[in-house]
Amino acid sequence: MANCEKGASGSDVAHLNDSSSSSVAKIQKWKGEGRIVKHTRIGVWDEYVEVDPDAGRMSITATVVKKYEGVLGSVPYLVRIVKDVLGIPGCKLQTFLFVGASLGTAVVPAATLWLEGQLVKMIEGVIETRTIDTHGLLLICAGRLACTFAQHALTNTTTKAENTLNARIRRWFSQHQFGAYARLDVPTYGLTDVQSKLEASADDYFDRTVVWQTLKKTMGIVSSVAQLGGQAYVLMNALKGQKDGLLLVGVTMISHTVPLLSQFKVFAVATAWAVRTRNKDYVKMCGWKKAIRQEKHRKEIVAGNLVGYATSEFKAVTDRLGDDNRTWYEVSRSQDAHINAWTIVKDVFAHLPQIAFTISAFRRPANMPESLAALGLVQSAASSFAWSVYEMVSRTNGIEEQIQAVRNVYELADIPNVVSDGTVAFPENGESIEAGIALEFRNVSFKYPDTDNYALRDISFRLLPGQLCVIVGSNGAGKSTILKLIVRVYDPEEGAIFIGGHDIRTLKLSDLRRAISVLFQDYTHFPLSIRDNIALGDPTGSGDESHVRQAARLGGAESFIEKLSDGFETYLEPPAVEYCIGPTEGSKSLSGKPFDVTAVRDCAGMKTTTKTELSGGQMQRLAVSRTFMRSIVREEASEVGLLLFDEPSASLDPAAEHDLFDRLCELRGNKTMVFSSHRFGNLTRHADLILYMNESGIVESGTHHSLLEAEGEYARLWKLQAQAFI
Ligand SMILES: Nc1ncnc2c1ncn2[C@@H]1O[C@H](COP(=O)(O)OP(=O)(O)OP(=O)(O)O)[C@@H](O)[C@H]1O
Repeated sequence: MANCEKGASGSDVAHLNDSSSSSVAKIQKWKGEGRIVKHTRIGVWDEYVEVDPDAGRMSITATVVKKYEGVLGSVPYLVRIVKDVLGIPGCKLQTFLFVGASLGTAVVPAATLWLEGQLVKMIEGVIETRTIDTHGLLLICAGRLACTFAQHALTNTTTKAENTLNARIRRWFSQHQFGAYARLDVPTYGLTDVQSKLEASADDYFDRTVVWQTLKKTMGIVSSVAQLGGQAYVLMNALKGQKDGLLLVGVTMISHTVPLLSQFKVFAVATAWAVRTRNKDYVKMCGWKKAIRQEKHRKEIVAGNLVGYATSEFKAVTDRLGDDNRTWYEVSRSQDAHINAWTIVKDVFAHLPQIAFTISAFRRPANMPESLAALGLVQSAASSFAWSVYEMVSRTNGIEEQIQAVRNVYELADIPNVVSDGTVAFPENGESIEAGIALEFRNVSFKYPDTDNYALRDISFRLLPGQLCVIVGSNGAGKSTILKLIVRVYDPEEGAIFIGGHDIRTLKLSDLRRAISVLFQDYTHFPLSIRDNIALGDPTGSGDESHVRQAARLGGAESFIEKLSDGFETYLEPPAVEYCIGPTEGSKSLSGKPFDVTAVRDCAGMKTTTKTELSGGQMQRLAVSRTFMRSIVREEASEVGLLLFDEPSASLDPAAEHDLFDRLCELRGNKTMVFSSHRFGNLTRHADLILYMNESGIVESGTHHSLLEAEGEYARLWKLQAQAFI
């Protein structure tokens, strides 16, 4: 929407922050970069739809061609998918079975129709000759039975092949998708178009992969075409000789298919659209609804005595909203719910066959019995034919989006990362960096994506190999950002960072990150076991149990982990691998019958709560253990030359903090170390360089003594903290 607002002509722009609502739609237009976006206000909702510049000017054929141009452009992706699927072990035979059975299922209705045609001919013969061909009649009956059995057998084969194929494709696809997700860097992952690609390529509600859905949809279209072709051919042949037969067929088909097809906007070309609401009450109402449902807020709602306040706030906003409390879905549905002339035309179509039949019968009363038999055939055929047309159009209708989803699957693997890889190996010529790496920031400035303010402004400092640097300063001063730039989570906007004399943008990313061990402040605990979380610190040595234990010991986590019921195998937040079904837990009966989900859960050994909670300090000890795993535990840890710690002791008690610093200083050997911290004293006293930061810049720098002598801000804050302990 940013483009629209940039290109907006002043007079057309509504007061966008206006939270007033109106049920009357206001239409406004934005003209920017040659695009026209229609803005409609409906209730509290603002709808923005890109207007198709060719709308109303193109013929139906041109519209359909345009609609399917995108589909044709995606055919190479479809071919690639088919090739990939055929390359998955065990998929060739299943694909053959699936395609064969699907086509077979498509042809059976035509065979059934042919038999019905034969029956009509037989009735005509009986009317003319007054004799019954018993043998022929038996054959037709046997044929009908065979068709029914074949239909069941083929559907069964399709379902079985489908299940096997889906499972095999999922295994291959999930690996492909995992790799595509994993390779994205932080700024790229945050881009909205990447996010929507990720969303579109995810499995559907029924766990079906995009690849499988696309193949199934494509096969569905092919089957529908085969089914339609077969039925049309048989019907035409059967009724060719009939007086007014073709007229009856045509009219009946139209009467059945038109009402069904009118449900689709068959010729509509997809356009971009967006909907949002800026109504403050509506947004607040949604916020409260979410807060009251999410478990993480329960503690504060209860302890903060917020129940009464939350309820009255919610009542106040919903009362103020009144009827504007409608979701976008409801609003858009009520827009479509008007009766139009088309509804009347559809009803007229429904009566066409009877009218045609009556006219035909009046014109040739002698042929009335034949026409009756033909009408029966046509009526039954028409409804199955109409259904086939409906299926084909509905499948074709979504194919554009489906193939786009397939493109996403492949394109995800090719999206270039914002942080580009370098080419220079590090360290060069296999030099040892165990004795630390030199680090330099040269006039570095940086803004986070989509923000206007500098998080870092003109930062310069130099560290020699093996030195200890402590960054101190107020909240939001930019301390963590410095560490993020060193490992290239983001790249600076201006200036450059050098490691071992190399601009870090020229170094191979994997080499750079291997040489650095970092513990971020916003440590995230992965939804894996505690053991696996610590092992993540050193992926190459993760198989070694003794290393994990040693890291936990050094991080001060071993003793509390061992007290947990599952020890190192504890999942703090287990991924959803337990399911149970029945009436809501706690209720003991359903429709008069006894049911008890709690008893079933007990027997299954399921816990009553799913989470294991740790204290903030314990979580921090796990985080530190992970870092120890990487930088300290391995004997060949010479790969790491720079240790970065962002507030590693914020949640630790003083004794634990003291232990941690001692252990770190002892174990780091000669490695270069950068700490970000709010605490003065213990660590800053040993630092070779202290950077005191405020508002995105370095205000003072030097050693503890030189800064105290300078009597600046660092000295003032140090004395303030020291006084607290006097
Ligand atoms: N992912 C982000 N997106 C946008 N802005 C961010 C992001 N992370 C941090 N910022 C902003 O950048 C500035 C510097 O943040 P940074 O986290 O580096 O501060 P800090 O000194 O580490 O603070 P603290 O002591 O509170 O941890 C702040 O204004 C912050 O709001």
